[in-house]
Amino acid sequence: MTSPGTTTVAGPGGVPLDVVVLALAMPVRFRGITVRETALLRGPDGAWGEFCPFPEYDDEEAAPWLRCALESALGPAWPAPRRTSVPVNATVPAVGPKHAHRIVVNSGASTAKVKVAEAGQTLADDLARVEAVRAALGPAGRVRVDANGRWDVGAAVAAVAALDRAAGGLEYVEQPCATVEELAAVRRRVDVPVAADESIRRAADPMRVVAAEAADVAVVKVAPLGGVRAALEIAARIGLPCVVSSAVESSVGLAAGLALAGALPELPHACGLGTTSLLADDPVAEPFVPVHGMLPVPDRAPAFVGTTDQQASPDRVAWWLDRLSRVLRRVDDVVR
Ligand SMILES: O=C(O)CCC(=O)C1=CC=C[C@@H](O)[C@@H]1C(=O)O
Ligand SMILES: [Mg+2]
Repeated sequence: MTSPGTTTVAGPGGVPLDVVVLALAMPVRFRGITVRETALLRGPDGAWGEFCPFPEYDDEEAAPWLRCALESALGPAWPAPRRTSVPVNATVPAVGPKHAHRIVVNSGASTAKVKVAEAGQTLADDLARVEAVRAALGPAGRVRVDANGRWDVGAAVAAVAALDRAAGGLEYVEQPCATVEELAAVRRRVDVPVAADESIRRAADPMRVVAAEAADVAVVKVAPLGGVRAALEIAARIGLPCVVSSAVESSVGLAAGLALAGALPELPHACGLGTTSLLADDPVAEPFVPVHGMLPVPDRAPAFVGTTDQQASPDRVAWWLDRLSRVLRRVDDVVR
């Protein structure tokens, strides 16, 4: 199998960037998608970065994702890590209980994050999935759930109580409702800690979560927060315990998340970075597959070594190159 073709574009200050656009199959539907499209960028020194804002995001929202990719491909080097490896959670999509059980057992992790409130499913589906995950982890494991903002306050309060019982105790509930005000209202009414995800990564001002006392835990994702250095600064300003989670990148992009997890002063929770298992095929020689629930902290991204069957179709390559050139014009403040 041959390697997919790259296109060279002018990056910040005219620096040449080689770009390859991939469409990576996902064996199980996750956040509504079964194909993960992504653009991998290689800088002149041979370092790689990943630019993969979800297709529906506009150019403004995509800009920090490009800053993250350029930091990885062009530098400056990521901050020195404080640890050599980080614990990760198993990520359980909105699948049936048997499948959920299998995912957790195969992961080797002692923490699992379970998707709940999926469109077209019921609370009974969530309860069965969470019970199966607890059975797979045993009593010492940790179970967290992520509703991606799909409940209103009343539904969240009722669902969290029921899920907490089914799980025999939840570590936290991630983004139970869509808005910061709703998160704060839920937090006042439940004993389970509340984590903010979309309210940080998709917010104009991530500090509103703090001002509104809306969360106990901050989910920090390196790409939407603009790279390792930018995310470290935001995490310090937020001042809450952080969970570093992925955006379903290939291992090229996961490396930046691992660098962030490695550099945070405190890391009290397992990270949501064990997501290469969500991809059928990860285009690097040694994907970040957790061993006993742990991943190493790398000092740079692994090189792309994919094959032509991972390449996106010509119309999607053209779409991504067009998006990249527009978003590059927004981030010309990035310098080598
Ligand atoms: O946190 C994890 O275990 C894996 C990453 C993950 O769940 C997500 C990545 C990207 C988009 C998502 O809908 C989802 C999330 O909401 O946290
Ligand atoms: Mg989330």
